[in-house]
Amino acid sequence: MRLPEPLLALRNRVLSKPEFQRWASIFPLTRPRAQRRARELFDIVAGFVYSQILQACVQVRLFEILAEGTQSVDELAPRLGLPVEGARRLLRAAASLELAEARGGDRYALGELGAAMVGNPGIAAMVEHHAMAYADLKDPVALLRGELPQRALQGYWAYVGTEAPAAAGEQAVSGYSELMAQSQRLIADDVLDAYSLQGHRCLLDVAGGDGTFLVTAAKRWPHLRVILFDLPAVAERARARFQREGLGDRATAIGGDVRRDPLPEGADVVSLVRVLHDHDDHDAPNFARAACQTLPEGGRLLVAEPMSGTPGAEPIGDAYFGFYLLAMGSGRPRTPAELTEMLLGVGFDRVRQIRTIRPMLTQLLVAQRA
Ligand SMILES: C[S@@+](CC[C@H](N)C(=O)[O-])C[C@H]1O[C@@H](n2cnc3c(N)ncnc32)[C@H](O)[C@@H]1O
Repeated sequence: MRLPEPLLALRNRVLSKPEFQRWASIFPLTRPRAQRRARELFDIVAGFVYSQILQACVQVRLFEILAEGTQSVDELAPRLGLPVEGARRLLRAAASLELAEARGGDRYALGELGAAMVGNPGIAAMVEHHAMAYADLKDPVALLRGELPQRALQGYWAYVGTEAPAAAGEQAVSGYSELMAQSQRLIADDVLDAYSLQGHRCLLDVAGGDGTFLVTAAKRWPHLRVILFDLPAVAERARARFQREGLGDRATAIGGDVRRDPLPEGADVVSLVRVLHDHDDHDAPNFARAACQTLPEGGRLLVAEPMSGTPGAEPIGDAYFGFYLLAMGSGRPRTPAELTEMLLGVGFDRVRQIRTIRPMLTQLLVAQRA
């Protein structure tokens, strides 16, 4: 609930007084909330340090090693490639973040969050590539002022800031395509659980990466034909993937540039998964318009991506993706209302939001061609 302006000003005046802060952290009725808020603020202050501890855990393969069972610091240190004191410091830090768990007697096991990392290799891949993001975010004000012309992330996402993304070769696309494939596994099931393709004949995934989303869809619905469109070097990876998965004639991969080349025809449903948020306001509608133009009347478009203002996950859209995409040099997270307006503007008539089980990973809009 939004406070009226005078109340808001009063609240902030009171909260910013050191005497009130001290009183609130002692008085029994306000103490729990005051302590929680102080901890939340400290977590923001320390966030970078926590991330670097996770980065160290991933680099020394701590989670895979602890997945074998509880071990002592002396046993762990050589396996982690660290001196005993360094290993102990890392394990204590990891235990405080629930990545590891102290078992007594200088022994450690996997923590709950560490176990979740073992089950999702996509997160470790994300953490490793964050070294580039953090280098770009070193001077966030310069970034906001547009004063950092050279950014590591821009080089990593080879299609950003170029007029001819289709010229990118295998080497330029392999890093981001692998990262996307790893993290797509988390997302595809959430989207396909939320929207059944049982009633559709053919799904076209625009900017579909190495085909992970389409492979998941094709395995769920054996009657479904799938077509992937992406930059030529990425489509080539998808073609190899479809062959390895034995999808035969049911799956096709076509290379091209959405801004210059017509999309393949014949699909009655098109998906844009983690695509629109990559592009600035002048460019993102080109992707939605191309999808609309290739669909028959009544055809559907699925837009799946993390969105701005997601209840309970606000920092993921607006803080994480807001700044990540700024460093990358293109795009921004949008609210469902902003995306709906974009879709209505390019020729869709009905747009509805469908709940996914983990809205922090992806939300879903389904639009119908007018
Ligand atoms: C963030 S990735 C998402 C990939 C996939 N949809 C997923 O969620 O895993 C964006 C994709 O857009 C593709 N792409 C970017 N610009 C494009 C363009 N102009 N034409 C075709 N594909 C493009 C990239 O090659 C990349 O595979």
